[in-house]
Amino acid sequence: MANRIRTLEDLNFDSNSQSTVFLRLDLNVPLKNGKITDDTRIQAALPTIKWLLEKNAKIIACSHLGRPKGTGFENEFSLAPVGTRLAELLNVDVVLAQDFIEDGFSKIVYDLKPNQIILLENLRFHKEEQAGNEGFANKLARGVDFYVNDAFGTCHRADASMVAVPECFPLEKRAAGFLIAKEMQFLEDAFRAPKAPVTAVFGGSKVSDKIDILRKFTTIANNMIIGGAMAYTFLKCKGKNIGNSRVEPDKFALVDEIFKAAEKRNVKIYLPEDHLCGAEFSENVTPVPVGAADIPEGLMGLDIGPRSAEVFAKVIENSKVVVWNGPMGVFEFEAFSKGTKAVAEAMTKCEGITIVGGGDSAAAIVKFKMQDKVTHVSTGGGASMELLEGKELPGIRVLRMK
Ligand SMILES: Nc1ncnc2c1ncn2[C@@H]1O[C@H](COP(=O)(O)OP(=O)(O)O)[C@@H](O)[C@H]1O
Ligand SMILES: O=C(OP(=O)(O)O)[C@H](O)COP(=O)(O)O
Repeated sequence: MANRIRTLEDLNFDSNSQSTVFLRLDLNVPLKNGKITDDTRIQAALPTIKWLLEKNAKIIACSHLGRPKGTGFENEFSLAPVGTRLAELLNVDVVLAQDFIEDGFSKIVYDLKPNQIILLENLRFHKEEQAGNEGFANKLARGVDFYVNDAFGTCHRADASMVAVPECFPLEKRAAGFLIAKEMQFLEDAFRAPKAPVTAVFGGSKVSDKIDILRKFTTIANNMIIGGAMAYTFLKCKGKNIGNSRVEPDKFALVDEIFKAAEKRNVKIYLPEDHLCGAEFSENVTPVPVGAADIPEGLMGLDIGPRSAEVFAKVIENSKVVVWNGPMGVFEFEAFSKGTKAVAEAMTKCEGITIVGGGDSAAAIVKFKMQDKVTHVSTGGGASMELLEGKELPGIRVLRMK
């Protein structure tokens, strides 16, 4: 049994001393033309921020957003819209800090007024963040009193702010926020002794990131449903034509291993039997139904077809536990959202435990207004799946009691 996670209540926090807190959040929200399309992750961060504000803490909040190149500022990945939304929700001033690496925090913290919090610009503008660089972490921890992590959705990443920064603090100065505590409790309890049939639904676009998780689920699930961009690497590997759909050929060997492991353990794998395609990746493209698993040249799969949606829905509805990460199609484009909606609907009809995880998957279920009809909406996709497969997440490991 792993040691329990340190929580905010474990911190020896003195409200009178105006302590400085480095607060790692996952504010990686979907944006369209610079506008936030779903603020679930921002809302989920509020209880911890409010608790710290009530304790008179000087908050240095930070997050990543998307996957910038790591070579400096890129407008498309700026946290500025997130800062504006945070300010509205909390009714505080959010000071977006750009030059904090070499200059340090002392001046911005000194200048901080009551009712203001600092938000560091996207940490991934610095390549050292994803490299887990210790020198970078030392700079971020300089002059800070406490480290608090509430970035559940990023806990499977050993980025500098998730692991090397907390390691700059003694254990008694580190803690998890309320979101991590809540997610961990729910996800650990839900999977303690799951009843069969267990169904894992995978989709989305992070194929190389998540394919290893799929392999692990062949030892956990009875059914695996694979849709979204993830499906085309599997279909291609089975010898199907996939037209111009997204594919990751360097993962064919691993996909082959997944098929073999599933067969050996009697795990049923469901892949799309039909598709809704387009000639290009664009919101305005004309949807072309393709009634077979093979996709003709010149088209790309942008959603599962109605027959696949029906089959997937039936499996989901008849399960005792369903975990779902990754949309079935490009649900952000109205014409290609039906497959994801059908899966979401099936989740609400399933009488077992239903867990939806991931920034975009959570955004989808919120878009369809079904978030209150599933057992749990997790702010983490990769994080929740890795936790459910039994892994210790690097961001959690550094927050455990010794
Ligand atoms: N067939 C597809 N082709 C391209 N992109 C897709 C396809 N299906 C789903 N996607 C995209 O996958 C993205 C979400 O993937 P991912 O980040 O893995 O999910 P989550 O954030 O829920 O973990 C969405 O933006 C969606 O548009
Ligand atoms: O959106 C996230 O993960 P998710 O898509 O698995 O939910 C997290 O913010 C982690 O982002 P990353 O997968 O770019 O490291």
